[in-house]
Amino acid sequence: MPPPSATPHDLSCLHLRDLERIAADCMDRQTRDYYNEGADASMTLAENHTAYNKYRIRPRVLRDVSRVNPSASVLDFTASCPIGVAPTAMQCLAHPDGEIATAAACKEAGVAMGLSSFATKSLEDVKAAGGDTARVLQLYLFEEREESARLIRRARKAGYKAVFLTVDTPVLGRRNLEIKNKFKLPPHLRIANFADGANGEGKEEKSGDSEAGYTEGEKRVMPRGPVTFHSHAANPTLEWGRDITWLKKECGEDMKVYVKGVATAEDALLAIKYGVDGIVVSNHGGRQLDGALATVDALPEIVEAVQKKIPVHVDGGIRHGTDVFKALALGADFVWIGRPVLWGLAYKGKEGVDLCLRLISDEFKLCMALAGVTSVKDISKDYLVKIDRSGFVSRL
Ligand SMILES: Cc1cc2nc3c(=O)[nH]c(=O)nc-3n(C[C@H](O)[C@H](O)[C@H](O)COP(=O)(O)O)c2cc1C
Ligand SMILES: CCCCC(=O)C(=O)O
Repeated sequence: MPPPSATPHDLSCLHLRDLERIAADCMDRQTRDYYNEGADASMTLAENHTAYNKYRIRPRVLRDVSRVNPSASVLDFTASCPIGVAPTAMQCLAHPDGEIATAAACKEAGVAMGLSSFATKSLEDVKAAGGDTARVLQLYLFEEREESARLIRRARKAGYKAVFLTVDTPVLGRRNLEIKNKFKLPPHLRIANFADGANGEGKEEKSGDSEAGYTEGEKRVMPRGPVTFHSHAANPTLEWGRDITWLKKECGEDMKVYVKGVATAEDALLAIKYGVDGIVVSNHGGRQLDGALATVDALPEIVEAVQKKIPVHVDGGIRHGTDVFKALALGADFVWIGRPVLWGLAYKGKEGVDLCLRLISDEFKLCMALAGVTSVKDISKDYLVKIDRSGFVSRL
């Protein structure tokens, strides 16, 4: 691994905030608002970012950093860095190549990818484009269990190595701009893993029928395509014992089961109790419960409770290489980024995702070198301090 470079390649886009600004002009309003907004007043969305500011790095010096190794192991895969692409729905809204472009960029960069249940490309095609890096299928466990079972069987067959069961969505959060814009999936796009029997087993739904039993607030995010399962995402009946047991059985030996959306030590302990293989500390990018704790603030109690028994990942608001370093120093094993990849896609398709991944991974490598760390496993809380509102600095 050559020494990290401080010079990015695309001078119009030097960091992810540039990418956000540039991408905003590449999307129609409906798409931009759907991707970028948070729930309600977007307090948690904002705090996911700002919470990182209360940590500062304690760099160590005079340690040969001519060779820095940012690689990290995730789900039995050696990734080029401890940063993966979080599952985000409907990527073809950003670019016609959608999830295929994301997967191809991940493959080139050696970066792990999570695919949303609500992808606009089939999980088989994404696997073909992403190869070993396409490891995770994100799952919403539908009330209609056979629907989920079919998806799991396909993912196993295609070679996915884990399912991330999203657990922060018992009901859908209120996203006001979606309501205002009357968000819907344009007619030329499909939720690919369900539409038109893409799995050979799919079934048609009359628009409207699938909404029975949902409140107005839940129905509103439902793309009104001829076939859609969007509203099934919110399943209020899920519970630890019955559902995790069922899921583990369906996944068998081939696929690990992670729960995505854990935010407390209590639930982390329940995850261990029910035999879950890993946790993603997440609040859905601030799109579900507004007022929930920023993920980096929830992380320490979860790391403490888990005691390294299972991997702890985190996502939400990670926009800088230094954020990645801070999350790992606080005990996360791996981090995921959501929206920046969508911005990259909107900007230039695969090339934009290449750029996004390069920007944040280069920043992370640079941060490691400047902090005096040459291996990801050595990043620890010794490298961080916490700074409170009055400027008081404390060791962790
Ligand atoms: C537009 C959009 C769509 C998303 N779709 C899904 C999804 O289908 N399933 C899921 O579990 N999480 C979904 N998420 C949440 C992400 O997986 C991730 O938790 C979040 O984006 C991380 O925060 P960040 O965007 O600040 O990096 C979505 C997020 C966004 C922004
Ligand atoms: C339940 C909605 C599916 C997509 C998603 O998770 C999101 O928009 O955040």
